Amino acid sequence: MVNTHMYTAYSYIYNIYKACLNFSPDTFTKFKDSNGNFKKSLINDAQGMLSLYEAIHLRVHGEDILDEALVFTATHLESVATHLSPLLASQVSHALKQPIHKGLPRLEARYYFSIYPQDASHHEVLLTFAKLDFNLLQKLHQKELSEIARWWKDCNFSRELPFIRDRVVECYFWILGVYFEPEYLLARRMLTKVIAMTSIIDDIYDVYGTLEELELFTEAIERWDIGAVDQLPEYMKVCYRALLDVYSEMDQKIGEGRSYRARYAREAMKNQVRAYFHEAKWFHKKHIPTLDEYMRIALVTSAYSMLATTSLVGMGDIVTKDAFEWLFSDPKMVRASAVVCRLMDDIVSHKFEQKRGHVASAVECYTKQHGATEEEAIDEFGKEITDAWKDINEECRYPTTVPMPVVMRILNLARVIDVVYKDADGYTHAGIVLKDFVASLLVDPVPL
Ligand SMILES: CC(C)=CCC/C(C)=C/COP(=O)(O)OP(=O)(O)O
Repeated sequence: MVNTHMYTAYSYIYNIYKACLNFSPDTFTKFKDSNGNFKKSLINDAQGMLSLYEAIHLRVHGEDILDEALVFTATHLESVATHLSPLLASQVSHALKQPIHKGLPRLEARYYFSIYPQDASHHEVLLTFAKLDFNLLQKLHQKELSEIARWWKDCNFSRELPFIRDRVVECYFWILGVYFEPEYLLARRMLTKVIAMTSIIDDIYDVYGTLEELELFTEAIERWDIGAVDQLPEYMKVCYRALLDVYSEMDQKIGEGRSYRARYAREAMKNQVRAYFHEAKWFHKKHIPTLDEYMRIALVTSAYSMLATTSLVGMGDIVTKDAFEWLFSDPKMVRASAVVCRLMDDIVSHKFEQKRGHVASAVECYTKQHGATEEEAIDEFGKEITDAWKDINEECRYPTTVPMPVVMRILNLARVIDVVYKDADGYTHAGIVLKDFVASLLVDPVPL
């Protein structure tokens, strides 16, 4: 399929970029003048600056000159934007908001459909194939989503648990960001159900459950046995039964010799719920932890380690026990994607959550610990997020510790956060940003 080929080409370009950047960041010193500043003449080449700006997002630790080059290219692209052709100006403003590397390939492809035909050298047949491919795959995704939506409706969540965020479509969009390719159909279906259940459980711990009820639920999850359902209040029974069913379905669908995968996934969910309970206790005690204490738990409640683990369950034979063991060894890349998730989420959602009543977020922990302002906290977290992306990029370099398809899931999880939580909590307030993204991937075909 053309998009799949484009995607493969993208991975290829990615590694060429990395190979070039690995070559030596000193290569860039030739772009500096005798005072150590980037040469002013570079500003005249907006297209070149744009390419450099995009490539810089693949940088790793120690490439300090690329940090400077990012500031240089971003600042100058912004200042020249009004003097560029409408086509280049649109690409520049898009890139400044959403660099390709941190974006979702399918959303970027959708955007590029509006750009590519305006390029005089575009290839008409290739463009038509790409559009057909996009629309065909969209049809497949629509069918998958309708099956998942039926499951959600049959579970009766919105009636039985009226306090939850009713977001099954948004959950599917999230997981489409993790893998969009047709061959991941089974993996996508399982992971969507798991993220949707996690969203419900998060709402039970954050919004609705009393501490006593949460203790019962946490114990029931530890037992992971349908017999434990009797100890739960009615509304929790609905969630508990549905959760166990999702994992039983996993057992049935993953095929012979792979039952170990669902065991890792259950363990990851148990860790998740333990951490939710930890936060709930902090909230009820009105405890504001230090940032380190908070992050130890909040990186788990970000759910990114659990989702990374579960994302492998429905994948092919490229996934082995070693990949699961790696995920359970707290690897730098998974930690980094959880940092991106937790800090970006807390930056945009802490005001709303504190008003409603929520465990202290990273912002409250940092400001209390350091006597700092909210702006200072956000500034510090911005640096941590940048560092986390460098960790992620490092793990993407060949030779990777685990197979590239595994690495891609973790990279893609970080990308979803960049897209959905950049300016607001796009998941909770889905009508703001996510609505249009969902429409362009799942509702509107590309006009032919
Ligand atoms: C990554 C996952 C599991 C996505 C599913 C939906 C979810 C729980 C989003 C974060 O919500 P939140 O901002 O309320 O989370 P928290 O309460 O942890 O801050």
